Amino acid sequence: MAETRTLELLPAVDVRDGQAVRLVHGESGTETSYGSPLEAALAWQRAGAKWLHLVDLDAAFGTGDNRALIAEVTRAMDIKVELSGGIRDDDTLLAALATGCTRVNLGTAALETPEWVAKVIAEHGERIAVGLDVRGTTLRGRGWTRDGGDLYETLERLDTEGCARYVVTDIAKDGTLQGPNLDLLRSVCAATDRPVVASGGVSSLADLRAIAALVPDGVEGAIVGKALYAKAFTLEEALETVRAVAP
Ligand SMILES: O=C(O)c1ccccc1N[C@@H]1O[C@H](COP(=O)(O)O)[C@@H](O)[C@H]1O
Repeated sequence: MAETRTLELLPAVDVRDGQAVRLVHGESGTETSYGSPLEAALAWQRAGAKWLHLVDLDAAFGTGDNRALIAEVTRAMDIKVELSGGIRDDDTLLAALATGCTRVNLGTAALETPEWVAKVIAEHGERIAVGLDVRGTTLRGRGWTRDGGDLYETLERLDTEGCARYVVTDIAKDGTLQGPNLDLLRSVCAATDRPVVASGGVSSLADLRAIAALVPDGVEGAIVGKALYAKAFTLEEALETVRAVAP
């Protein structure tokens, strides 16, 4: 009998200056604050999340870091945690992995220091994912402020190096509640046999159904941010929705 796979949902907690925030298009200065990151993370856990997507935005932007707070939140979780933002060298990687997170997401490093990324993929396997943050088909790094090469060339390189999975964000959609870029997800899934986590634009339960329909193509999960904070739906409703449409 064919295996039933339910889309994983990863509620997001993005941290800037000690606060849980949401940005629009990932642009610094567009923050809406939602209070304590620990309270937000615990609320998603209580609602039934199996994963937390936790981002240190200051580290991603190069405006400092929230390392101690991020470690505190990660350690307080009983669920799996995906950590990202500012993980670009041995020190930041080892500190991130030492929090006990399930995996980390590398963004800028995959664009600027490919040899180091190949090395850590070989060393840490499933604990390393790469965040492919794109405008069109151009990757963006350093807080999404700088171009970092072509999506598909980079994907081919990372596949060859054994990258376990990709977190694909359409920057044009992120924080906008305009719906995910399903064409981009289909196109990335067609270009790699690795699992893909979708990020950016989820606005409704219908969007989650549409992403869940891509599970057979290789989409493994979806990050949900603004829609949860804006109360477009509850996490309980989202989890029930993806369970109901499991292919
Ligand atoms: O998640 C965001 O809104 C975001 C906005 C601007 C920059 C990065 C953002 N998030 C995640 O941070 C990592 C990249 O960090 P780095 O380049 O490795 O330092 C990546 O997972 C982004 O999706």
